[in-house]
Amino acid sequence: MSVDLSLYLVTDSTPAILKGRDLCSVVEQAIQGGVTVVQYRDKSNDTGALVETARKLHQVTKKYNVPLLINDRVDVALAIGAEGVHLGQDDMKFEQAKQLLPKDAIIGISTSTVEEAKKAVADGADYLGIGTMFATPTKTNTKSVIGTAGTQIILDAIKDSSVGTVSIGGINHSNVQRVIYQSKSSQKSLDGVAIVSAIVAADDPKASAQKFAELINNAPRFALASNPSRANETEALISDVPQVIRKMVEVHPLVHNMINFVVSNFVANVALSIGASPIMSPYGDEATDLCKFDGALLINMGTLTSESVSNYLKAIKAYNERGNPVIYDPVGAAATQIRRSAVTQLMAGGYFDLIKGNEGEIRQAWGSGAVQQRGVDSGPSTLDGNQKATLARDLARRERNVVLMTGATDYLSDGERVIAVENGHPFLGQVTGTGCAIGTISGCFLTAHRSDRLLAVLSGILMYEIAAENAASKEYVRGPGSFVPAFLDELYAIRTAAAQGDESWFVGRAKVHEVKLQSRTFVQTPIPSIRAITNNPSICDVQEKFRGIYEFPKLISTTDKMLRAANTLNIPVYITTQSRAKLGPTVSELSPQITGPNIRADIDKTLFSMVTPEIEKLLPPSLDVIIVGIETHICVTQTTLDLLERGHRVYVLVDGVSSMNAEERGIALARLRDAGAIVTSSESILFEILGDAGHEGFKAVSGIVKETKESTKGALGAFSKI
Ligand SMILES: Nc1ncnc2c1ncn2[C@@H]1O[C@H](COP(=O)(O)OP(=O)(O)OP(=O)(O)O)[C@@H](O)[C@H]1O
Ligand SMILES: Cc1ncsc1CCO
Repeated sequence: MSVDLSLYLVTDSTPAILKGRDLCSVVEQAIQGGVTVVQYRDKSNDTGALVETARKLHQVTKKYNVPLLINDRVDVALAIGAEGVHLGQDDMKFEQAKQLLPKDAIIGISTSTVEEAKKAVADGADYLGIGTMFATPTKTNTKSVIGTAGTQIILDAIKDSSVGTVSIGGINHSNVQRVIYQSKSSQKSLDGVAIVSAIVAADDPKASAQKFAELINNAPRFALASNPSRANETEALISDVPQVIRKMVEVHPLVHNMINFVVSNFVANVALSIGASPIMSPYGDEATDLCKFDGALLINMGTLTSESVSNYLKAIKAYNERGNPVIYDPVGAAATQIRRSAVTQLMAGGYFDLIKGNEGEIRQAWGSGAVQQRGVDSGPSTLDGNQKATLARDLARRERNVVLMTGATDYLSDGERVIAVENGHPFLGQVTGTGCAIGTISGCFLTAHRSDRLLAVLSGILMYEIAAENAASKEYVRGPGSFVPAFLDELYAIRTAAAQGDESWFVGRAKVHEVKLQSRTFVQTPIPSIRAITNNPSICDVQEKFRGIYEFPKLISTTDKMLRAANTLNIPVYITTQSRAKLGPTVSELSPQITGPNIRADIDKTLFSMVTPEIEKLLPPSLDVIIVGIETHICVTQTTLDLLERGHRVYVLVDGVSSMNAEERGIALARLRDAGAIVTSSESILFEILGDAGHEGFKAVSGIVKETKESTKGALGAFSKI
């Protein structure tokens, strides 16, 4: 049965979402607003009540000729004659459901990996619910968040099938167009989006659905025009550059810079020299006014602070909504865990017309095969020219935007064309901010010339790098110090010439060529997920005096299990106690597990963080650290933040941390997740460490897991609702 999946409503009967309203009336309003299919999802176990609500809902959906699907419960679907079911990976198997349901029943399957998608297609599913698109605060047990990049890979893997596809997870009015736009693979697009709270919890579900319908039926304002490569692409581009520069000077664009404080002044002067109007504003809320001037926004995360990301996201949203250019310069992206996490959050949080960075930064934006950066510099290159060009092209293709990788040769791509620029001067590499200024300049050119964004950015780079060559050739320029003022003068000279229609400065100067690449990709991006753990549980202050802590025995059982597994796998363990004399030693239940050769430290401290000077000395660089212990919002929080700050990856176990007041846990865990920690469960992490059933420790660890099955269940029951 073919079904219009375009606006797929998933119901939610939880009081916080439904807010006392009648589900049937909310669904009816949503259908009136444009919902095309409804899935009744209700996790309560009371079959009688489920059947009754489903029957009422069916009366509503039938009135509008909209199919009703039942989540998980084939029996309920059968009982009321619903049009179909939606099955998760842990629900009834497809074949069984197929046997039980009428022939033309619709069956949809949740998938989050290529394997699951391919299997569902082979089984004969009518549609796939692909997700999770974005993490949502209410869902802590979501399977891996795959984003638009992961969705694109799944769509690509099933491109030969006519199976329907809907994306699910955290989709709302402000991201829906981008989800559809950026998930599109070369040959398959999403057929729809599944929406839960953005409709069910809306004050006016009909208006919300109407707005979704309108957004879904229109391309986002920032959609990139297609400009396929011409036979004489390089010459064609070069011949257009002078008039694009002239246009930029005439437009006198405003460029809103959320930029690092190191380069702010230099970059503002560069923008003024080329004839643009810069404003530096790190305050996200200001963007709602500033974006009305229809200039560009630059996000340069060079001096990131704990408030930066939320400010950036506000500004990106404002500019995206108007379709004004947004440029992302992920400065130092690969230097620390906090920056890596910011890259993930920002790329999931908005659309960038241009991502520009040096090699290390662009590799981090790509996500796989990223290398550690020592600071904001790229460090020694590990890619040859072809690999750089391929990476720029593939990132642009995946994000459906333009990518510029700077260096002695710059590579610029819009996913179809790849242009290498050899202009510039080594002095540029000796002055801080010369890369950052390219972000600002690109913003000016993207504002002035929207129809071919690659040409716009190319025009900016050529103006900039030829000015650098001119400046460096002055006899009074002896090094980076005297270079800077000469460079500003030369930018100004080109701007003056361009305004007068004088192109003589440009004739024969562009050192540009098109790079022709095979269709082979840089590295197949894995669907984002955390990499295998190499190391190191930390046991934070599990002491006698804390016995009054919320669900203390359950915390002990998780800690015990993790310690046993760590002993078996010979994983180093760090233990601390807080003011031992006052609060007592680590509890006696754990004594058998805290004497093995893998115990690296067992120290007493007064600092709330476990990262005391003694422990810090023992920690190798780039650890994967797993944390269990007490109290979530104090010592666990401070330890996690300290470790993240030092570039370690941190896993906090939901079923292994607690506080005196249960409510503190949720607040602390949400904060730690925001800060870049991975919040997960003990069982999940243990299997991630193993990675493979062929792992030599598999038998022993799965034995421990089996033995502790009941206590794991108990701990999850108490702790998983955060
Ligand atoms: N050796 C070089 N020869 C020619 N041009 C260069 C050279 N090194 C850098 N450039 C130019 O300098 C500009 C900045 O590039 P770079 O890769 O140094 O940026 P960056 O590392 O982001 O800089 P920053 O963070 O200091 O702003 C680019 O236009 C690039 O082409
Ligand atoms: C040196 C430095 N540190 C943070 S940003 C910056 C400028 C180069 O981007």
